[in-house]
Amino acid sequence: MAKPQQSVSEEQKSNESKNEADTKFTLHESQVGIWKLVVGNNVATNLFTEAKAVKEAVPLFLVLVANIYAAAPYQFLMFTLCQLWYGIEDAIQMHISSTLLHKIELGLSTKTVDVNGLAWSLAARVCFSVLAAYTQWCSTSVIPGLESRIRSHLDIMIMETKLKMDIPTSQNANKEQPVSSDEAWCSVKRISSFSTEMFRVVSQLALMYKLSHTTGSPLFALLCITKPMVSSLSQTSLWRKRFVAYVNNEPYKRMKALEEFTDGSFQQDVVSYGLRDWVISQYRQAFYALGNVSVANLFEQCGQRQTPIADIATCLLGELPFVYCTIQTIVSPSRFSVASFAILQDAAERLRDSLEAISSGVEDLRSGLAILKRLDPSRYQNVIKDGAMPYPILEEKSEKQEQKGMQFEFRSVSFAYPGSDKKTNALDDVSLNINAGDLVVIVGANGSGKSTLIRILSRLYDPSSGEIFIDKRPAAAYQVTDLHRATAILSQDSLIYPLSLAENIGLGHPACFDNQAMIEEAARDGGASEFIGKLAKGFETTLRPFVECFHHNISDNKEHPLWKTYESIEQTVDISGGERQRVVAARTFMRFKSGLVHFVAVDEPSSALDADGELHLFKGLLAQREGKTMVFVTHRFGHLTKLADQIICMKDGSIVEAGRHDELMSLNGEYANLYNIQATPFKESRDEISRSSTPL
Ligand SMILES: Nc1ncnc2c1ncn2[C@@H]1O[C@H](COP(=O)(O)OP(=O)(O)OP(=O)(O)O)[C@@H](O)[C@H]1O
Repeated sequence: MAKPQQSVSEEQKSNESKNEADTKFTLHESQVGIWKLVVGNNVATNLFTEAKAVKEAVPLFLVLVANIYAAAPYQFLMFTLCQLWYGIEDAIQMHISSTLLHKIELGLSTKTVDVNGLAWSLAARVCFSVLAAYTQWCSTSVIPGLESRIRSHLDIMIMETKLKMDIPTSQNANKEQPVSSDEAWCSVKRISSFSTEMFRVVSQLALMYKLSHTTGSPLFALLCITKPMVSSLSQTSLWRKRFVAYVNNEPYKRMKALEEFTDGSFQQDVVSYGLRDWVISQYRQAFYALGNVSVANLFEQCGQRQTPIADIATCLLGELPFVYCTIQTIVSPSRFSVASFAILQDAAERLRDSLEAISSGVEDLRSGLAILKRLDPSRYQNVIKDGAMPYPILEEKSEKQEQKGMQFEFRSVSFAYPGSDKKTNALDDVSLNINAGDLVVIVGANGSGKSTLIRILSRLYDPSSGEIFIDKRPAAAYQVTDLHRATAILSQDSLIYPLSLAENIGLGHPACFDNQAMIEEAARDGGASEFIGKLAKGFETTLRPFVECFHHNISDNKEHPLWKTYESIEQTVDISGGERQRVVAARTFMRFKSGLVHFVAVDEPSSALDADGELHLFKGLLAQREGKTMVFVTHRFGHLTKLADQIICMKDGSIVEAGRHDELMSLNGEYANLYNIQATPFKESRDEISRSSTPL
């Protein structure tokens, strides 16, 4: 069955935005060596839109700056002062040098030395060098501290945003994920270095204008900046473009695939299947098929100009100041200063660097501003609808109702996973009733929608269409956090947190996460206490501790004491799959201790448990039935299915049969078929099984 229909207005909206995007952007495809390059020109981009983007980002930037200042005021002030200094450093240095050179030039031409003036100029230059070195030191010593404070601050902000997300929002691959603290810090650096470069260009231009008077006219300064201007604007760098590039050369892709046979992971197959000669001959074939197509770096290939004309022209522009200088020397030799000429040449070179940095920094600035916008937590709205009603409703909380558990009603519920491109729904037109306090078992083949149904019952996802009622009220009317608090999920994914085993169990009931007595009792109920008792650190064992260490120059000597130190840091503890499931089960028993649980969803938590462990778990769970509705997903037919008030049998996302065990067996349909496949081997003799057509 097809996915639920999008509403007309939604479809129209998405078509409109598509058309808008089509008219706004044009794509140019080209082949560069092994690369397919698709460059997107944003034709609608102009100074106005750029200015608008900057204006929109200003409040966010100011909030970020205020946060950074609050997190590290001293370091932030130092950082800002250093950036300002970098903006004017070159101009001041050249001004001081120019003054000194002028005095030397004057002394040489007039043969009278201004000793005092020279000494002052020299002292100024030395002082400036000391100041520059000191600022450099301040900057390098302040940045790591500032960076770590800002990162921690941003990490907390980002963690809050991420941990607030519901499952569809965090899983939906098409949705934008919040930035990392690395990206955020990078955007701060990009924006600040762009501003510094702008400041630097202004100060250099001011200096050049001032110096140009000593070379006759501002024309000389203009000639000096012609080359850097033209050269930075005529760069064909790919960095400034928006593009997607991918390798589409089949022989090259084949070569890369074959190279993977040498990394060791396939060595067993290489040896046992005798693949060596085949891999080498196939690699040769692919290499010949590749021919002369360039495999060089995309940026290198794109940076290469087709003809040398542009390079020669810019080079000639660099000669213009010399032409001017020669003419000036001939026409009026007294007005010309060689010192200014040298300084202006130097200033022009530096200006070229700054202009290039600015032109490539425009894209950096854009992406920095975009990252700033992504830092805004209000961009990440949860998909699951949150209601205002508390659960359970206190006024109606009669003792009787409280003891019975959650009641569910589904009316024509369909569901497709966000971003899924499957042609069929994971749940399709499901209608069901689960009475408060019932024990329900869901059975069905792989992929039939059992876990999905559990997830929708637990409000981890909202249905794509249809209605759900909990205790006779629309599910969406309740506060989601209340419903989650009233639900205990024990799933097939035995996730162990990178924390101690005690915390792994205690977090079932976060308010009492460190209550050792409760934790030990929950561990006993979950069947985990015996194996935890055998671990050296017991409940304090951490299975996946955070370890970051490396060694250098010791790997060739395993007897070296440093090697032993390294090995002791790297030590990890692991437990079996069944033991993991016991820890996760213990977490669920801990959850029951909150006294708030009214619905228990159990999704095949015993696949790795031995028979005794499974029996202990199910008995323990059933002992907690009072006041709770329990829904089990299982592939094993046994006591549970016989005890169940209702068995839901699913196929291809739909409920095909529902009822008690005897009722479903008498139907002789899907349930009876699944049951018989498991029960037959216990009933038939050895000869009957070998003759039977039932798969083993
Ligand atoms: N996160 C997901 N994203 C996209 N599709 C999914 C996702 N999880 C499950 N599906 C698809 O939804 C359908 C139902 O899956 P579900 O996990 O509910 O089946 P199941 O009956 O629990 O299977 P099993 O017995 O193997 O655990 C399947 O077709 C599956 O491929």
